[in-house]
Amino acid sequence: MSTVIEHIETLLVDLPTIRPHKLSMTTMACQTMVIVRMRHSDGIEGIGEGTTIGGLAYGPESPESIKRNIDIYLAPLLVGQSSSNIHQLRSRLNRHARGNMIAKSALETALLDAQGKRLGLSVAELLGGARQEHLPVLWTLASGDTAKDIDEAQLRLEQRRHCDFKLKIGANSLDQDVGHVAAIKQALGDRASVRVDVNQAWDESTAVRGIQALQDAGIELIEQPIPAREHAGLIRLANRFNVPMLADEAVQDARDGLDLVSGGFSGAFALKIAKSGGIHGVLELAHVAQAAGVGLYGGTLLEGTIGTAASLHAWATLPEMTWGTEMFGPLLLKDDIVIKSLNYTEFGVTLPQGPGLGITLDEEKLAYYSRQ
Ligand SMILES: O=C(O)C[C@H]1C=CC(=O)O1
Ligand SMILES: [Mn+2]
Repeated sequence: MSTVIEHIETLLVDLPTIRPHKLSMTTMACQTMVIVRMRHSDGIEGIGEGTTIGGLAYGPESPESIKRNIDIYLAPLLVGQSSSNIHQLRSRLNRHARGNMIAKSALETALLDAQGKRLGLSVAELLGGARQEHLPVLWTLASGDTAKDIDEAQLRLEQRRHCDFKLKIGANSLDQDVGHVAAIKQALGDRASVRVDVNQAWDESTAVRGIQALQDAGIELIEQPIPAREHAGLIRLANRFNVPMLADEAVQDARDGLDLVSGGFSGAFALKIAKSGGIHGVLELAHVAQAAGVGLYGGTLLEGTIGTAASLHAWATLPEMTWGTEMFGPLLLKDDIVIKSLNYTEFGVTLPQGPGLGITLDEEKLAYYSRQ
C-alpha cells in the first residue's frame, strides 16, 4: 500500500530578535514562525515553515491566518492523499484554495522534507542536485541608528560573516534616508557592497529624486522603491538609471516575472519560496528570469532555520546568483528551535547535508517557544 499523509500539525513559534529590526512598514522585536509537522503512514515526519514580517504589515497573510488556513482548509485537502506525488498535491491545493502562498510553501516544504527522508536524498538532490554548496549571504542593517549600523557592519566584516549590506529605508524623510545611507557607504568604502530596500514606501517622483542621490552615493542596487502593483513605474525607473532595480514585492511568481520582462524590465528579481507558494513555484520564476537575462537574488521573509534551509536547497540548484542571497534570518534571532544551526562562514552559508532539509527539530526548544 502506498504511503499516505496521516496528520498535519501547525505551531506558532515566537522567537525574539537580537535587536529591533526597523523596516518601512514595521519594527520587529520578535519573529513568529508557523512550523508544520506532517506525519506520514510510513512513520516519517516532514517539517516546513511559513513566516511573514510584522503580522499583517508586510503582506496579506499573518502568522495566525497561515496557521488557521492550514488547519481548516489546506490540511484536510492533503490528509489521506498519497505522500509522494508532490506536483499532484500542489495542483490539488491550488485548485481548491486561492492565494495563501506562504501557507502553501510551508506545506510543500514539509512534503519535500518527508520525501527526501524516505528516499535518502537531500531536497536539493530531489530537485536534480546542487550546483553550489556554499552561498553568499548579505546582512541587513536596520537598527534605526546610523552609528550603530556602521559598528554592526564593521563587526560583520571583521568576522568575515558578511561583506554585502542592505539598508532598510523609507520610514524617514528622503533627505534623512539619503544622509543615513551615504554615511554608511562612506564609512565602509570599497570593502562592502551597499544596497537599499525601500519596501514600496516612495511614489515615483520621490523615487526619481531618491535613486539619483543614492546612485551618486555609490549604492549598488535599489530594491522595490515604489508600490508592488506599479509595474510600469518600476520598468521606467529601471530604464532611467544606471543603478539596477531589484523587484521584490512586485514579483511574486513566474507570471509577474513574465509581465515585468515583457514590459521591458531589466535588473534583478528577489526570489522567495514564500511569495511563490514554495520551491517549485519559485524555481519557475527563476527560470523566467534566466531566460530573460534578469539577475537572480535569493530572498527571505526573515524565516528561521527551517524556511531558510528550504530556500537554500532551491537556490543551490541554480547557477551562481548575480546578487547572492540574504538568507540570514536565523542570525537575526536570539535562539533556534533546531538541534544543529546552519553554518555561516566566509561571508556565506553552507547547504545543510543529509536526507530532506537536513534539519532536526529540538523538541525542548520548540515546546518552550511555541504559543500555548
Ligand atoms: O526584503 C524584504 O522585503 C524583507 C526582508 C529581507 C531582509 C530583511 O531585512 O527584510
Ligand atoms: Mn525586499
